[in-house]
Amino acid sequence: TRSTRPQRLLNAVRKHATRGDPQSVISAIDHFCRHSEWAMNIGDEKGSILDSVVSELNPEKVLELGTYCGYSTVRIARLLPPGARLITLEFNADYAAIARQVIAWAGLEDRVQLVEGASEDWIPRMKEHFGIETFDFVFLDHWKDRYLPDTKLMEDCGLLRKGTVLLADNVICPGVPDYLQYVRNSLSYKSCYFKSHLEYTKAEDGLEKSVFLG
Ligand SMILES: Cc1ccc(Cc2cc(O)c(O)c(C(=O)NC/C=C/[C@H]3O[C@@H](n4cnc5c(N)ncnc54)[C@H](O)[C@@H]3O)c2)cc1
Ligand SMILES: [Mg+2]
Repeated sequence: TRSTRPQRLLNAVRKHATRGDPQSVISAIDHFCRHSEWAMNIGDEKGSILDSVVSELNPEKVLELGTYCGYSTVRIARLLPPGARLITLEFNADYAAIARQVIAWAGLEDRVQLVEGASEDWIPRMKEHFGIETFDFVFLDHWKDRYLPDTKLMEDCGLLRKGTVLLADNVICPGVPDYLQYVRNSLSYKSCYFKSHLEYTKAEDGLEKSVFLG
């Protein structure tokens, strides 16, 4: 059977990246997406903004919604101090299998817990199943119609604390209007927009950074 795009992306990582070198994994995926096949990774331009938010925050407990092939998982985990933990949720078994191998190639499996399942099922179980009190940083990059319900679910489950930072990809393209309206108008968030471009294209896109005020 024909290979899938995620499998071809993984092959490019194995061919061009050095085991244990996260930056080479990131570069190999960006090269593959620019020169071979576009894929919906956050990419290098928005990825640099993600890097700066993570580096400034130095989070201990991180949640990522939507692993896909693990590109942003590697970008975030490579910046975390040892002992910090990143839980990433992915409900597509094929994507999860590829992401596990990308994360392992980068040598970051000790910091990352990839959980196969739906965000709506696992967010309510974070405390009892993973011993998580609250998250310091949440990266949203899954189906766009899930950003708002999952944010409200995280609030209701007490997973956000004063100062927790939410960073949302694709707030312009594909766009998440209901989520934007909520975080920009709610008194519980301080929100700001980082203008950028849709990965590997000239189309406008951006990231929304929202601090939970408790
Ligand atoms: C019009 C248009 C179309 C596409 C684009 C291009 C474009 C650019 C981008 O950066 C994008 O992030 C996207 C995009 O659609 N991303 C959706 C990403 C989903 C991944 O997350 C997984 N997942 C989805 N819901 C859940 C869930 N509840 N629990 C657990 N995992 C979930 C899926 O299994 C996938 O692994 C698209 C731009 C414009
Ligand atoms: Mg995205």
